Amino acid sequence: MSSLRSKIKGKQVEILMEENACFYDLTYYLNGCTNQNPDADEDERQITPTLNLLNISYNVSEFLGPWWKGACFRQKKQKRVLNDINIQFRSGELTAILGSSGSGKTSLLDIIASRSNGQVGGKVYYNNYLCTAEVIKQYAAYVMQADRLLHNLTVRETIRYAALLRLPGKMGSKEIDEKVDKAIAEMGLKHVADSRVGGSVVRGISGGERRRVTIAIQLLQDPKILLLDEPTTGLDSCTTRHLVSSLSDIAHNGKIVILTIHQPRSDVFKMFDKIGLLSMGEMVYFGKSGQMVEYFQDLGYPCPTYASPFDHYVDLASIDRRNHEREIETMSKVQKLVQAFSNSSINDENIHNIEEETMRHSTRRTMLFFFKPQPPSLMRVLYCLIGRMLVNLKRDRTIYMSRLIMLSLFVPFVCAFLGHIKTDQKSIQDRIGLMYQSVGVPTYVGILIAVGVFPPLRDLYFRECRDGLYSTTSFLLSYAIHVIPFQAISAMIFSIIVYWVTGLHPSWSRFAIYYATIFVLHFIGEIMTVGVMGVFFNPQIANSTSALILSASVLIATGFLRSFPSMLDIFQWGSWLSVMKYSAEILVANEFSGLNFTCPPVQNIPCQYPTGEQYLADYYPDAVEHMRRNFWALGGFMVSFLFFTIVAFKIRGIPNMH
Ligand SMILES: Nc1ncnc2c1ncn2[C@@H]1O[C@H](COP(=O)(O)OP(=O)(O)OP(=O)(O)O)[C@@H](O)[C@H]1O
Repeated sequence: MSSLRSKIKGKQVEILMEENACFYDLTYYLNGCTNQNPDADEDERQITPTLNLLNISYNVSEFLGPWWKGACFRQKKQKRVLNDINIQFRSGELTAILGSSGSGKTSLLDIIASRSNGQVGGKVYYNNYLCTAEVIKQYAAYVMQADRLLHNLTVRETIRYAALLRLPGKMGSKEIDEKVDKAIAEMGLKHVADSRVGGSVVRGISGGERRRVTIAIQLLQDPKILLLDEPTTGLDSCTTRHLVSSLSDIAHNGKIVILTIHQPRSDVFKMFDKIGLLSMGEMVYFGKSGQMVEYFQDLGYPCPTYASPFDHYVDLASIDRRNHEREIETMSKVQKLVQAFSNSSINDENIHNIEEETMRHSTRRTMLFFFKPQPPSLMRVLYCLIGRMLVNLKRDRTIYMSRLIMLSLFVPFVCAFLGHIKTDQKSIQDRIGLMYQSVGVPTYVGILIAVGVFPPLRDLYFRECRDGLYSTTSFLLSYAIHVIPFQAISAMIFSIIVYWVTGLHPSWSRFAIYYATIFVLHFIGEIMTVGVMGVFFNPQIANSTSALILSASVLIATGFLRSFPSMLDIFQWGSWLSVMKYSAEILVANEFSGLNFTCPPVQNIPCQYPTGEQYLADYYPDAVEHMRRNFWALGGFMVSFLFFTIVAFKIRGIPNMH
């Protein structure tokens, strides 16, 4: 593939020359894809944009047997999800794809959006141009089943932040605000524009309005094709009607709008221009909604007078799996329906239209390209992501306060347990106990906070990264930057109280060293857990894994529970890889150097450690000399944890969410 960038009419255009790529004529695009190319012949100017699916089939592999046999030894079974689907979607039409659960509706949308992860056969054309994944991403927007929105933002903020991430980098603030207002108006959200989105816990706008916000976000880029997976699920009949009516308006304004639906209501039947009915991945009907009743009536399946045609025909095309006989019977009925549709004049006309469109000769010039708008700059992406995270955090009192004071909640226990530490021989043990708490608690609180706060942000990232809005690095960098002020304050509160109440070495410079170490450990605890949550999507498993890593590190790398020389070699070597080794050495050297301990007044009892240096010489030799090295190591660990977190997310990839 050769890639060539050029400036044409002041627009940045990427020209891709690739066999079988989606080809768009330059003049055609610059005229807004409306076929107003003055060089085009009369026929071409009249053409309505269409999305054509020709002979689409879809196979997935299913592994049989227990997972521990591994991918190589498990039996693999091919499953045909879609078979020989031919559909033409036209601009200006609202099309509903119906079918019972498992009939293949979502898979069909995934194929159009190039998001499927199985083997796809057949071709997808936009007009008469064969489409690749990259191209369809430019022209289609996909509204998934679940709304992934931040609960604490208002509707306007949600759409505005989405606009900043989605709209071209050159677009100014005024233009962006206009787009946001337009999307709000188009989806009928004006009355809730300044209300909180909310969710299952925080009360906010209604479920239907949340769906509209998700759709409004996808409309910002003015896509030519809008795909919606089950947009009406969970909505009442009135909300469903309003939503479908809005989608119908959008379609009639010149877009291809396709939605899947499996519990349709009769009152929205007339709003659909076309209906596709799927069963077991095969087409049972695809045509005008007005012709559907007549078509099935002619086949000998009239819709009863007071029944909803939707319910009736979805039932007709469903497989009854309650017992073997019913299953065989309904399967054979569905096969007959599939065969009847395949032989019908409606299907012939459909295939004829697709072939006519895809074979249509183009008089356009052969310069083949597609337009790639200039994305927002990295600075704008970071500014937007950090701003959005901070606003979301600011509005949630519980999370905001726990970020600031959760670490300090451990302070009363630590202080009450140890009190003001003296300088006798027994206080050595107390000091080591306090150091043990000082490395474990900030890291563990970091883990807890990440588990509580990160999952909704990660879900939103999955959706937006899949939409190609920003990279994993931008997201994780923004997350790390936005937590720093909170971690700094939280570590400061903890350090001030613990340090001065327990009476550690009374020096401001030593306090600063203690504080810096606490801050780094708090930060690393959180970032490490974020990385673990990139590997294990379940937060509870991530929590246990991080806690396990922390416990093991404290055990082998601090020297608090067992002295290094008495450990097995493997643990001694392993300790070099843990941040705990360096932080423990810093804290111990910081506290013990220059400290004098009182000895027992009884003459014949030997005084083991009259000075801190003697204690250090026995357990942490060279810790004072290594102070600078250890600080460099802490800095290195901060960067490395962030780096490994990014790598973990990249390797694990984005799940195919719906
Ligand atoms: N990647 C995959 N691996 C295994 N099976 C798959 C995969 N994708 C789809 N399937 C199977 O294909 C069938 C159709 O799935 P699909 O999600 O498209 O159905 P659907 O009609 O959208 O169902 P629903 O209405 O319940 O969402 C299901 O049986 C599903 O389990």
